[in-house]
Amino acid sequence: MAAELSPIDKAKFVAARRAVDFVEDGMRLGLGTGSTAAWMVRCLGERVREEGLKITGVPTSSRTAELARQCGITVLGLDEAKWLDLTIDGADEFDANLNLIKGGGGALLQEKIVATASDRMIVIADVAKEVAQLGAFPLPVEVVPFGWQTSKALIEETLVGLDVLGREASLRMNGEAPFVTDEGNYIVDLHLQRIGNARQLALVLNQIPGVVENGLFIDICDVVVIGHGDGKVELRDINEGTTAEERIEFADSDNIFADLDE
Ligand SMILES: O=C(CO)[C@H](O)[C@H](O)COP(=O)(O)O
Repeated sequence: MAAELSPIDKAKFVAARRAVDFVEDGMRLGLGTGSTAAWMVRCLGERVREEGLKITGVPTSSRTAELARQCGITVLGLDEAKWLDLTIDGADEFDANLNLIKGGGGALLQEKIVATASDRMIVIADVAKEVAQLGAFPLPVEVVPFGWQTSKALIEETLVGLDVLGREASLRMNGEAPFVTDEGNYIVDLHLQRIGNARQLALVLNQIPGVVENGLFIDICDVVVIGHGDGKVELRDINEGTTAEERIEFADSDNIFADLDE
């Protein structure tokens, strides 16, 4: 029997399921990280198994690489794949211009490199991720471990002159130790509450010595697929200026849900 999903997981699933319809035979795909992206990888695996879809995936984290292999997806590194047709990834927040905060799962560096190396980026998100203004979700900034306290102090100093509401910065922890990214770096989370000028902030943060990348994705996302708990999906295309609404039936996905019973 299929496991019963919570409304939020249904919302994530329907967004992922709809986004996978954009994938065509022969595509090179960037595979995002997080719980919504994990649904997308499972849905892709289903198409690989059932339709014989031929794709190669460039994962944005070791977690996604492992799941993709389990789902029967051929995995490549970005340097082997070089340029990608499409990246599908989750987000922590998106605004009306489809600018994003990402990195809640700590994979923002690979995610930004992979998305930027793609002709197109589709974000999949439950409806709760939509915001009028970015910043309620803490903004992740990846820093090198060497001198991280200096980098954090410089970040805090830089924030004083910028249009943000909060200025607290905290080192992301994994139990007693700092959280370490796949690239061996640390994450400093910025509790800004409201970001007045996300474009400026993204540029300024990356000028600070020790900062590798920040979780603001500006002008990178082309389409957002927004999932709702009742099966409704909204598709917003920033280039076409279009919005569409559809409905996804859960009954099609029994064998994906079956994984959750184990
Ligand atoms: O940016 C990310 C990981 O670095 C994720 O895409 C983001 O945190 C959303 O995660 P979820 O789909 O689990 O809500």
